[in-house]
Amino acid sequence: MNLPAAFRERMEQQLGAAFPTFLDSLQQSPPVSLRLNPAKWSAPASPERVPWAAQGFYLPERPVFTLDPLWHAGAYYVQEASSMFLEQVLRQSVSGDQPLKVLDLCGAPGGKSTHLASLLPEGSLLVANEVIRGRARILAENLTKWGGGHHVVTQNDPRDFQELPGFFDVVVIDAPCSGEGLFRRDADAMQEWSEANVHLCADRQKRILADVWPTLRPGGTLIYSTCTWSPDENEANVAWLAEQVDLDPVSVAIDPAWGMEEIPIGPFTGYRFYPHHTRGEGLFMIAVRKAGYAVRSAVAGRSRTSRHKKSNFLTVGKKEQAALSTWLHAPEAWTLTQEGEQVHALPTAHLADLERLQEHLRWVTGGIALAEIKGKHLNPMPGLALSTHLQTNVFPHVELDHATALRYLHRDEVTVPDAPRGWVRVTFRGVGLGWLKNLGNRTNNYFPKEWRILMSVDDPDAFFTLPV
Ligand SMILES: C[S@@+](CC[C@H](N)C(=O)[O-])C[C@H]1O[C@@H](n2cnc3c(N)ncnc32)[C@H](O)[C@@H]1O
Repeated sequence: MNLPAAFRERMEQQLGAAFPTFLDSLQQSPPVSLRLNPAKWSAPASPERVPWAAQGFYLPERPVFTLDPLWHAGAYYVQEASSMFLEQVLRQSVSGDQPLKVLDLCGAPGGKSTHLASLLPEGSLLVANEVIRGRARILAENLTKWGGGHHVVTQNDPRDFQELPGFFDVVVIDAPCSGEGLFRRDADAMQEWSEANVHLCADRQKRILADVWPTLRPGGTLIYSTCTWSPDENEANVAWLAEQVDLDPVSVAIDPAWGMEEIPIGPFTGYRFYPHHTRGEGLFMIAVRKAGYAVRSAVAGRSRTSRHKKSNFLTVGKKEQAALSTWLHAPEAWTLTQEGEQVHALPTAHLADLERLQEHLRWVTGGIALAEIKGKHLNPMPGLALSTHLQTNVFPHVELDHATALRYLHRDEVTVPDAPRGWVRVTFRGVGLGWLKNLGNRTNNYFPKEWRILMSVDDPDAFFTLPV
């Protein structure tokens, strides 16, 4: 591996005698890991667990995940193992099971957002943000497939969150960085590396931290991470933040066998992952607390619900409301709102918060994408087929075999001889994939064009799926 000279020099200094072992580890192929979606799949994905994440598993080799319908169904997320350390940091830095309002600021493609969606206490609200438009759409797709509904996807610059002072209990910043920790996986990250770029990244990270700081409530937790080893982007930024604002330390208990390194930064502790010590890629993560105390914002948000203020959300007509609410298994928990032809179900407990978010932020999607109103017809939207809140017995379903499921995901026409006419939910191993409409002599495939499989789905030897 042709490492940039300045990087090599710095790492040699940073690691001392361990440098040759580090170099060796960069020659090895990166471990393959995934995280199950416990709301959709419970059987272990392999005998080898990621020790710091309850749903994390290592696979012996990298399969073609695209050829597993369960991957499209959001039954799991392919995620680098070190990143799953978020679970320890979150669990150990927020106490109890009170609902939280959480911002995942740099969210795409959705590894941490989908993880947060699984980890947050019931009744929490997740705002998954991504500044780049195309990437925000991918984030929305991945959260839709994950199947929850207590989230909003926004596409905003970090400074836009200043309009929401003290709003969040937890802010996660998985910052754009020089990507040193990904060198063995991603040749481009190595090509693009330069000392100048490290400084550029460090400056940008400071800007992001400063811009987003006001939206964290006093007493709230900031989780900051990068996938780089450069101290300028990690410990130096934490030290810099501690000079600007009042921070309290948060410590995370780790098992020494996991192999991450504890880095003291004044009174704070960061956690660094090196590939020669942990089974994962390079990562830095730290939690700190905003000094001070404020009423938990989740509670404050609810008490701000005004009985006098008219909602900004357009609610659906009575007839549609009556029909559509039967599609969800706890309809009382959701408020159905309409924008154009589309109906979304938003968590009622967070309506006041969601109105504030809608006033100040650019929404990509929010809640459960439920239906489209086409004249007299109510057409279920793709998100509903993937939602864990769907009242499944409202629609007939057909279970597809592996080859047919892949053809469905390829957007080919599939035949379903025994299915009733009309909307049919297709499943693979019991997990929802999408809709088709059975017209009797043929079917229409309603899997979204932009999500379809582009590669050939004709080679059964390449098929992959999780064990039962
Ligand atoms: C490390 S990636 C996030 C990965 C994501 N958290 C996950 O776990 O899947 C950093 C993200 O920050 C976004 N980004 C780039 N510049 C940014 C900026 N100036 N402010 C905020 N986010 C930015 C990138 O588009 C990228 O999606």
